[in-house]
Amino acid sequence: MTNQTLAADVVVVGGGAVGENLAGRTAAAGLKTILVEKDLVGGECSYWACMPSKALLRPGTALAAARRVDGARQAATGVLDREAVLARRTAFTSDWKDTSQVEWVRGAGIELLRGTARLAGRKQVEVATDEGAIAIEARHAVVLATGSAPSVPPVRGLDGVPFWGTREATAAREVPRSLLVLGGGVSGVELAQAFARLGSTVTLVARRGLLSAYPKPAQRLVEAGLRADGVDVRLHTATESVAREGDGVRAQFTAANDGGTGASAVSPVSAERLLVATGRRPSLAALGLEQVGLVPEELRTDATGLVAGCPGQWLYAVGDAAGKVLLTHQGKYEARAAGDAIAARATGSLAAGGEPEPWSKYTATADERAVPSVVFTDPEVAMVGLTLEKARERGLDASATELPIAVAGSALHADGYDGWAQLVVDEDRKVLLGATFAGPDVSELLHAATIAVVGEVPLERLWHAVPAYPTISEVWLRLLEEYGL
Ligand SMILES: Cc1cc2nc3c(=O)[nH]c(=O)nc-3n(C[C@H](O)[C@H](O)[C@H](O)COP(=O)(O)OP(=O)(O)OC[C@H]3O[C@@H](n4cnc5c(N)ncnc54)[C@H](O)[C@@H]3O)c2cc1C
Ligand SMILES: NC(=O)c1ccc[n+]([C@@H]2O[C@H](COP(=O)([O-])OP(=O)(O)OC[C@H]3O[C@@H](n4cnc5c(N)ncnc54)[C@H](O)[C@@H]3O)[C@@H](O)[C@H]2O)c1
Repeated sequence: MTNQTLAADVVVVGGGAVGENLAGRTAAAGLKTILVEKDLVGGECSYWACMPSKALLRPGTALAAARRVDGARQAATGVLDREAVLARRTAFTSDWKDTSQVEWVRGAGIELLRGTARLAGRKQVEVATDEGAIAIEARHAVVLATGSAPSVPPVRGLDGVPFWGTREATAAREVPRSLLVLGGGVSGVELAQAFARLGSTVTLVARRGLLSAYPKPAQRLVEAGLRADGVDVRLHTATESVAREGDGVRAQFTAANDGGTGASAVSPVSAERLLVATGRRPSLAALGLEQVGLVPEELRTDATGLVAGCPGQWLYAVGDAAGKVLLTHQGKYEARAAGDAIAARATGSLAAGGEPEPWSKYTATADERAVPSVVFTDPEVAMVGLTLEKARERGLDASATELPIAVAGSALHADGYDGWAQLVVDEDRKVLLGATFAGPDVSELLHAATIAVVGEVPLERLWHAVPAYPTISEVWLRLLEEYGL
């Protein structure tokens, strides 16, 4: 057993997408960067989240798209090839091997250390490796990029039954005959649809509605899509208890206080598999934060990722660990800002005290008002910025303009195209605060909205961004006309 001591400019704890990005940024700036990872380099997104879940969904979406177009429908008569879908998913996870990501890390000039890290004091990190403990002294910064862990709800009996989390669902080697999904968030709806389309009998139970962060019409379209795939969607339903039944589980429900969906919603459900997808929390326990006077549950960061209440400007948190936005692309954006801020502070080109200007390269300003997100169900939901409710909560004079998506482009795209779009406008400044699109294949419409929100493009100038004919984007023109331009 060795007891080595290493020195580095920057130590990044956690080699998920976010930690990798940050380390890439600081290494490129010439800072000696050590990346510590206890599991697979690439983290949740590559192996158990974004990539495999989208790989499980995409074949079903492609088949359904063909079936919505007369002429193609007649050719698309079969069912999904489960083995091929699972094999393609496995290929996207590189069969849960991180060789190529390790190559990228090394090629980027980052030093990789496999082990479990914790803070041992100011700028001190201790790593438990297979070869023994290694102490690292960080000259400039320690970055927590440790991701998040699933929250397990307090359901009676849950500790006594085997159940899947999102990791087990996305890594499934077989499609269960039946699946009970607890949780009506993004993971719940995406995985419910993926498995329903692969042939499972799926029940989805949500204690409130589905996708509560998104506007109601978008929620309703996703609910209809799930029901059309045969998913038994039970809203406003509380899970009372679960128990083992043969090789599977049996669950009992009660109507939630905010209005149940009738007696059928609370009838018990037996299923071969139970998937618990009820949210995630930052992974900050057992990191030794107490060693530096911090309370994990109260960790706060500024726009550069710097942890508040930690004197000396050396501790940062980014991505899911920072708990602001639990999305890969936004975490990587935080990593770019924090990585650049660390490098600039190390050379003195960024002042040690105070926060840089909003929208500078050192601040993740978009976290506050321009986060794009996509729910990859069929229909999809794509949203950026503030909903009308959120805008008003912030005291903004906001209005909403909304329409069904019914333009030449959507009619050509799919027979009976059913979609909905909304723009949220700041009435004081006449700029977009947010946009939501719901419908088949709307995700690629989102970046235009993100640019308009981030760029604070005046509506009267947006009027001159003419959507090509005939595309689904024509809905932009309809929305601006409906707004009154
Ligand atoms: C089912 C599902 C689907 C999703 N789909 C999408 C999607 O389509 N698009 C999207 O943008 N987001 C999606 N997300 C969210 C996305 O997965 C996360 O936001 C993203 O993975 C966060 O990246 P991260 O690097 O912050 O954390 P992680 O990817 O969790 O990486 C953290 C890393 O830190 C390591 N680690 C933790 N503690 C230590 C320690 N003490 N020492 C050493 N290493 C440590 C872990 O092993 C891990 O590798 C999805 C999430 C789920 C659950
Ligand atoms: N397409 C994507 O970008 C994508 C896909 C999946 C996940 N993610 C991200 O990963 C994170 C985790 O996803 P998630 O779906 O697990 O979390 P979530 O926070 O989106 O949804 C969790 C759901 O579980 C419900 N819930 C919580 N406690 C419950 C209980 N005791 N009983 C019943 N329901 C309960 C909540 O009301 C909520 O609807 C999210 O931040 C999400 O944005 C993103």
